[in-house]
Amino acid sequence: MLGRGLQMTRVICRLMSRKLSAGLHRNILKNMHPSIDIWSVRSSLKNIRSVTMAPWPFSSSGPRDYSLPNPSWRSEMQRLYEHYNSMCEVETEGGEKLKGPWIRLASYNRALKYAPGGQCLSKFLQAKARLFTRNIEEQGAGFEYVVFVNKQEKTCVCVFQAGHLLEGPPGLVHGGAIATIMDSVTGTHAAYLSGPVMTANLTINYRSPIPLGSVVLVHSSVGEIDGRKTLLSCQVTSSDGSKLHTEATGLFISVSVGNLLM
Ligand SMILES: CCCCCCCCCCCCCCCC(=O)SCCNC(=O)CCNC(=O)[C@H](O)C(C)(C)COP(=O)(O)OP(=O)(O)OC[C@H]1O[C@@H](n2cnc3c(N)ncnc32)[C@H](O)[C@@H]1OP(=O)(O)O
Repeated sequence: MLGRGLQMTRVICRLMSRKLSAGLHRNILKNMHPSIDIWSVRSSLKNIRSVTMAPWPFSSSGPRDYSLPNPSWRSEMQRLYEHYNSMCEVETEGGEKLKGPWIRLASYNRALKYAPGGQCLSKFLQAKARLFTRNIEEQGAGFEYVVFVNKQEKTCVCVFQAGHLLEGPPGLVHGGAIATIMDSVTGTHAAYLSGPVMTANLTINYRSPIPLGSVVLVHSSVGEIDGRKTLLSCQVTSSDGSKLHTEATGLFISVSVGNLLM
């Protein structure tokens, strides 16, 4: 039994560190998962510093991609979504890439489930866990957002609509909710650029309040990438860019896959 557990550990580590087809993951994991020793999986994963995978490892084949339009989106949110989406890369049937340079990042309420090799892990690693920003079921009540990255300029923009459950001062968005969306956008951008990362530092200046229910833009751009350190700057502006609401810098440190699963 112990031998089989160790064997499983090695299999999962290999799956997490390579890009394999989802079908293969499912077959291997379905057949072997009763013998998984999660502690040995964790300790083995801790040693994997870099993961070879596509820049964004998530396909749009999950049950619900939360970054797609829903009826709660205001017309301004929809308009900005369509604006960036119209500049997104599309692949023709012949494999030719047209338009660009933007890419919309799919977003799920449990990223681990859709990461390569993560489907089985997500069932027994805190199975009830959900992404903080995607755990409010009522559409429009919490964080409604979609993230686009620009491959050429290495910038990122998020269209964000702040729902009524994010109130801080009356009628205004809570500072913690603003920090959350900035951390999420810069964290997603850093992960896109550098693979698995953790936020080491997020320094925020709140310049003008954000009215609850409004649609704003969260911009992220690269300050510096130096070894394990990815430094990004971030601004939240009104949807027409004329008003600065919040600005921040974020330092993200590349970590092993095991750190992310602890
Ligand atoms: C492919 C990917 C898929 C991803 C799919 C994601 C999909 C879904 C997206 C959702 C996006 C949500 C994004 C939320 C992101 C969080 O909220 S992360 C949670 C909050 N953050 C934490 O809990 C982190 C807690 N801290 C730690 O774990 C550790 O301190 C860290 C950050 C990992 C660093 O520890 P360490 O690995 O031991 O590194 P360490 O050797 O101490 O430092 C390395 C270097 O960084 C510097 N450093 C470290 N900390 C600091 C600091 N605070 N200030 C300045 N410098 C620092 C050190 O000085 C050192 O510099 P050098 O000497 O090399 O020049």
